[in-house]
This record gives sequence, structure tokens and C-alpha cells, in this order.
Amino acid sequence: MVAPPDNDMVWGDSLHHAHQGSPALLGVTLGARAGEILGVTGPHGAGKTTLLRCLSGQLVPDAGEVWFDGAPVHSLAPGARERLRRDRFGWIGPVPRLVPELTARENAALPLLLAGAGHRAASRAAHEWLERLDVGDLAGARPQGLTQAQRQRVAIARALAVVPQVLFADEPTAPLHTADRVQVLRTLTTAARSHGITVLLATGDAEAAAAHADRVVNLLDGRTATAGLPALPAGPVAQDVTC
Ligand SMILES: Nc1ncnc2c1ncn2[C@@H]1O[C@H](COP(=O)(O)OP(=O)(O)OP(=O)(O)O)[C@@H](O)[C@H]1O
Repeated sequence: MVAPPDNDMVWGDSLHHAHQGSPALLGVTLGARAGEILGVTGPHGAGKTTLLRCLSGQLVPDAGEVWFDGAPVHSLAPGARERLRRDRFGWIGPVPRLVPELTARENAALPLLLAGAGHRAASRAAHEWLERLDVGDLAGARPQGLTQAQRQRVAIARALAVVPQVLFADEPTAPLHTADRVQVLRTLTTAARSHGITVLLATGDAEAAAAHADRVVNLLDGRTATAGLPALPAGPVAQDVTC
């Protein structure tokens, strides 16, 4: 077992994984430094989701190692991995999964309550994050009364409210209209930067990654095609971004 580079918060080394015999990762090595926003791009089927699931401890890779903050993740027992995910990691997928019986505010507050926050503090923090995501006025609505785009904003608020050490964002703006994607990605990355959250942002949109990430890794057919290219400076190009 080789320890990761000192300044990497998350590190995957020689990751291989197959889904029921179909290879998805064929030896990917990458690291994200503390507070870095790392874009992971590539076409459909490149392995982005599988990579994020391995790095976040949802999947144990068939081969290779995953490290978080200087400690191995791949060799943790399932319960310890579950606690790590709950206490340190956040996850945003392309489809919002909210608890239907709870309001938007209660959904956003849920991870804070699970982490031991008091009810009032959790509710206040959840509401603040909903406002940042422009759904504060919908705090009392239940998921079925929201559009898919609004539900996704609630899911993003929920993931940020707990201020995870690492946020895994897999196509986080997929359900949003093109015009809203830049604004939501900017809100997400600004919040992450101001709170020192490390972000792994998977997107099929190379322009979006270049506009919002500090560094971009490109996957192709389960392998790293180009790694560590500096992102383009955020600027006018961000206006045209889709993802
Ligand atoms: N649950 C699964 N069962 C079988 N094959 C899978 C499964 N999940 C992913 N795959 C396959 O693994 C490969 C990598 O898929 P993955 O979803 O990781 O890529 P991706 O880059 O995230 O693609 P997309 O942009 O379409 O989400 C693809 O060939 C895909 O078909």
C-alpha cells in the first residue's frame, strides 16, 4: 500500500472496476487537493459516475486504492465506510432524491439533524442554503409540489448545508434549464470555495468544467485521457456553459 501525495484530500490509485463484467474503469489514478474543485469530464460511458462512486466509498473498486485525508477507504469495513460517507462526504446526483413526506426545508435540514445539530439551528441553516439556491420561498413545499429543477436545487442545498469535507457532484445541473445551469454551478462552486469544500465535479460538458473547476481530468473509455490541465479562467465563456 502506497500512501497518497501529501496534499491530496482524495486520491484514487490505479482504479479498476467492472459492472457485471462490463469494464468501467481501467486503471484511473487521480487526486484532488484540499479545497480544490476538480472537474471530471468525458463522454457518456467514460466512467465518470463509476469513478465518483468508487472515490466516495459507495463502490469498492475491483482493484486499486482509494484514500481520504491520508487514510485508506477501500479497505474499510462497510459500517466504517458508511459513517465516513455520512460524516465527511456529500453527494449530488443527476436526479434529486428527496424524502417525499418532508418539506424542502426539512429535507435540506436532514443531514444536519443526523449529524447532531439542534432542530432550530438545522432548520435555520437549511433555510439559508435554500435561499442561496433561490428556492427559499419554497421551503414549506413538499417535493411533489416542486418542479424537478426546484427539487434539484433543494438537493444541492441539502448537500451543502452540512458543509462536507468533500462534495461529489455527478452532473449536478442535469435537471435544470440551460439558462439556470451556470448560475447554479456558480453558486455551488462559490459556496464550496468559501467553505473550503473539496469538490469532484463530473460533467459531460468540458466547457462547464473549464469554467468552474480549478483543474480538469478527462476520462475516455475508463482511462484518463488528459489529466491536470489547468481550467480556462472563468469569464464570458461561462455565460454559454451547459452541462
Ligand atoms: N450498474 C451498471 N451495470 C452495468 N453497466 C454499467 C452500470 N453502470 C455503468 N455501467 C457501464 O459502465 C461504463 C461506465 O459508466 P459510467 O456511468 O460510470 O460512465 P459516465 O461517464 O458517468 O457516463 P454517463 O455520462 O452516461 O453517466 C459504461 O459502459 C456503462 O454502460
